[in-house]
Amino acid sequence: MLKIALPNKGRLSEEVRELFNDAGLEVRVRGERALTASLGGEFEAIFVRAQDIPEFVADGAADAGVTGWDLVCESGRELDLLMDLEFGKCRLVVAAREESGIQKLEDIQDGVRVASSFTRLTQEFFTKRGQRVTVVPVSGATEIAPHLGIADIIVDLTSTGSTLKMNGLREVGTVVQSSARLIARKGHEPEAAAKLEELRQALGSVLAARGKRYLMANVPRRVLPNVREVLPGLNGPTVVDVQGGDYVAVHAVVPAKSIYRTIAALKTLGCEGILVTRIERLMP
Ligand SMILES: Nc1ncnc2c1ncn2[C@@H]1O[C@H](COP(=O)(O)OP(=O)(O)OP(=O)(O)O)[C@@H](O)[C@H]1O
Ligand SMILES: O=P(O)(O)OC[C@H]1O[C@H](OP(=O)(O)OP(=O)(O)O)[C@H](O)[C@@H]1O
Ligand SMILES: [Mg+2]
Repeated sequence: MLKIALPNKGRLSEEVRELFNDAGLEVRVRGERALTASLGGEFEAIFVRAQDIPEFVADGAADAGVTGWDLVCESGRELDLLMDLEFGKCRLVVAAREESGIQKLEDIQDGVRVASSFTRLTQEFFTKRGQRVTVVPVSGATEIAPHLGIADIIVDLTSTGSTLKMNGLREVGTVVQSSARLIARKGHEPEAAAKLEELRQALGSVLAARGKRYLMANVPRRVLPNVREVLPGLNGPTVVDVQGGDYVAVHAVVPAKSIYRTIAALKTLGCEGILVTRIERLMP
């Protein structure tokens, strides 16, 4: 049984569970506060803090895990990156008070105090830039630090930017771009590595399917060349002869975000019976 460490709460936990459920690895939790769950068959989930996941995976307490890339970088542990899960997108940024006069990273003087819960990444970032700063460790609510006078600037996560704005802070540089990742310990035995590859493919097929739709339409035979241009599909659309008729049935996998435009273009060409469905999994 392979142990997969998943975030027990916070920003990533719900989307991780949804992804595993969609991949058929249903997270069957026994009660609200369960610490483990069966993932059906060969995997067992252990629920821990997102922050602890890189350590647990690197130390072998779990075989693989899902957590933020920012936390993986902060841990400094060597791990195999199996997949970018494309949610939990955020950036670890340097921010200063609006009225501080710090507009860009170059404006940061030696001796400046930087509050962050990402102490390692912060130190490394400024050291690499040749700027001597003092890192002030905090464990949360970093944005308040400049107002309390315990630091001059901060390094913290942002996605929409509204927390920075609300606290009168201006972003002046990026330390790390992050999103949720599937990680594993380095050097798994071949059997475990093969199972993890199956896991990676199962999750990947769900992610690939999310941005796509399956489209079917009845197409007048004479406009087929035009329809081929509208529907490039995965390997071009599948065209099924409707016997004896002037129409053919066309099936194609199309990008979800342009589906409205696709439908409009097909209608303009005289297509009928247009049907669009979600795809559960896609393995190109
Ligand atoms: N604003 C955000 N937008 C998108 N993703 C985010 C955002 N904030 C955090 N994340 C991602 O979610 C991960 C976990 O953050 P979360 O807030 O759930 O936990 P935490 O605050 O570190 O932990 P705890 O609440 O246990 O102290 C982060 O490491 C990051 O990858
Ligand atoms: O750019 P924004 O969209 O405003 O997001 C940024 C905020 O999100 C995270 O906190 P979170 O909401 O996870 O709360 P926490 O401080 O309890 O971790 C992060 O620490 C920022 O405070
Ligand atoms: Mg948080």
